[in-house]
Amino acid sequence: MISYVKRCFTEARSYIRNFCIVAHIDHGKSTLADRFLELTGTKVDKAQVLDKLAVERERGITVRAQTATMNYEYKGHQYLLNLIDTPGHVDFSYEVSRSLRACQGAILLVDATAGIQAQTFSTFYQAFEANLEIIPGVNKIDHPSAVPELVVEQLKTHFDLHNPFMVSAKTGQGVKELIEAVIEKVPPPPGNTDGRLRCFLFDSWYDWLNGVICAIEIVDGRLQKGDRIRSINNGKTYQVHEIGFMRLELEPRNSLESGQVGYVVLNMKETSEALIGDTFCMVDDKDIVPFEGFKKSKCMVFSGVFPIDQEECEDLNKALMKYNLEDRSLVIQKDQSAALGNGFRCGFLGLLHMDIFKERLDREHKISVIMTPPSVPYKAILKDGTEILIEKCNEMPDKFKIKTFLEPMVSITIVIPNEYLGDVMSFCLQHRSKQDEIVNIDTKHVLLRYSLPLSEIIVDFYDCLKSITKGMATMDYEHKDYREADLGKLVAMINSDPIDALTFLVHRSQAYDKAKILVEKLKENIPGQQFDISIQASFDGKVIASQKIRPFRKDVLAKLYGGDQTRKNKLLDKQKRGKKKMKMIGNVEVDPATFQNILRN
Ligand SMILES: Nc1nc2c(ncn2[C@@H]2O[C@H](COP(=O)(O)OP(=O)(O)OP(=O)(O)O)[C@@H](O)[C@H]2O)c(=O)[nH]1
Repeated sequence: MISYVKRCFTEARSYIRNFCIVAHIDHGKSTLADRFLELTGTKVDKAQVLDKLAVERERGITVRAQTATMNYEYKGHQYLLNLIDTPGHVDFSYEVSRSLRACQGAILLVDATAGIQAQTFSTFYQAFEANLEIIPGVNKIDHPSAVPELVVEQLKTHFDLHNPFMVSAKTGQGVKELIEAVIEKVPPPPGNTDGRLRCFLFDSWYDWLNGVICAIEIVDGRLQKGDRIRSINNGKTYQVHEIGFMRLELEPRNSLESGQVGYVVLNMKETSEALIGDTFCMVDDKDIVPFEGFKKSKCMVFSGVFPIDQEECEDLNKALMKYNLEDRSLVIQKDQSAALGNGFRCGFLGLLHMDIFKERLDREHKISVIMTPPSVPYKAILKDGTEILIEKCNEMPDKFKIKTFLEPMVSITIVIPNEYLGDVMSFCLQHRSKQDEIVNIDTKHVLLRYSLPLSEIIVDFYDCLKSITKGMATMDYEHKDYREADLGKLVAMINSDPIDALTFLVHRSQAYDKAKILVEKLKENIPGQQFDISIQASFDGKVIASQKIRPFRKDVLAKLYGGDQTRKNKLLDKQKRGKKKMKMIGNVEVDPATFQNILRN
């Protein structure tokens, strides 16, 4: 009996395929996923799906349209195809590697009008390192400017991938052949159906209706509704309230078994409990071996977030807490600044993560904030040998205690048309970079690889690169180790009083230029007062740039010739209210909006 059951389960697993689509941005990943959903009958009515997404968005639910289970009949057998969503960006690279762990195959999609781009390389290597069966696909072959033959050559030369599938995710051409290739080429998931339960958490999100939802793969054993399971990471036990497949809707079932991918709703209070990469086992199973490589993601970019109007601080707090429920990788701490008042210090996984945050905060929460320029986590080795992490340079130890600084490095990959090579190379040189590689992708495009400090790319590097290349450059980056750097503290001061919001750790070679720009901007933005104002910037305690603002008396009554006392009182009252918002720095009243102007550019 046991061997019969075992055979049935083993057979069931051989009809499962877990795969993902990886591609450079805009190369057609979502459109292809849509075609797969249509072809397999998972998505019946287009309008209905769009409606559903709109409603979901309104209710603030994270939309996870791309992780979906589909049924497909092929050569007389019903297959269960699990298309696993991968974030596809370096900021989420830890999450990507975890979600790739749930797949055995990947479709590498390349746009026939653009050819392979920076992110094609990084996603290829991620899939390759995860040991996935890689199926190449050339998309957009219907497009008038498609050059598929060129992409075929590029795939052969750079990735040793031959005979890619020619598809148009728009018209559906070649899509059936591609999905059947997934069945033919991707191996079924490994695992042991009658073994002890081991399930792997590869994604999670917050749904305002059901709370925390976990996307899981049952690697060994079987999990059913009502089971009590334990997280190996946090040791907490949970009851399975709901379990099922992720189609376009969540589709509850009684159980999931080895090889299957689906969702579970546990009694988790916060998304932070659902750690990607975690292993779950039955509650009383003591010596289960967890899946390896579990670690928390790290914040690589930090920024202070302050409400423009201090009265909105509580609203901002609420908005951030709500945001954090949906996005557990955002790290939030209360912060205070003499210049900007009460606010928060936020940690992000990277640049894209920070951009998404800014956009959503503005769009969904409608709170106007000042964000301080992004900074990176530096390290300092002290003279007594201890190593400390510096996430905020105001909290830096005394400079005499520091032996050396270390800064985080990245490796960037840039793909550009040949004609921009000279300009891009000199632009990169201005950013303390070292060229590691230069490769011709084909006769018209070149790939450049540089090592440089993360701090060099976090402000406007990509925007400048785009403008130098008239929008043609694509870029991707990968975090590397820390490297020793000659850094020091740059502090802007008004009448010798340091401004905490304008204090940065900078490289010695850039200190003079940055100091000069800073004092000039302060001069432009601070209104004259009735006394002399001295604006200075110091580096490592030595003043290296200064400006003066001449005295000036602002008389709010100047425009009133005699006349009505109530009108005069009104103006004086208004001035008083305005003054309340002002911050006193070095005896000078500064409106926080001034810092917004300075920090913005
Ligand atoms: N002509 C043509 N256009 C396509 C095809 N596939 C996708 N597109 C278009 O290309 C654009 C990007 O497609 P998406 O499917 O959003 O690309 P994506 O890779 O999911 O993009 P991101 O989610 O931003 O990474 C859209 O305007 C699509 O309509 C195709 O086969 N032919």
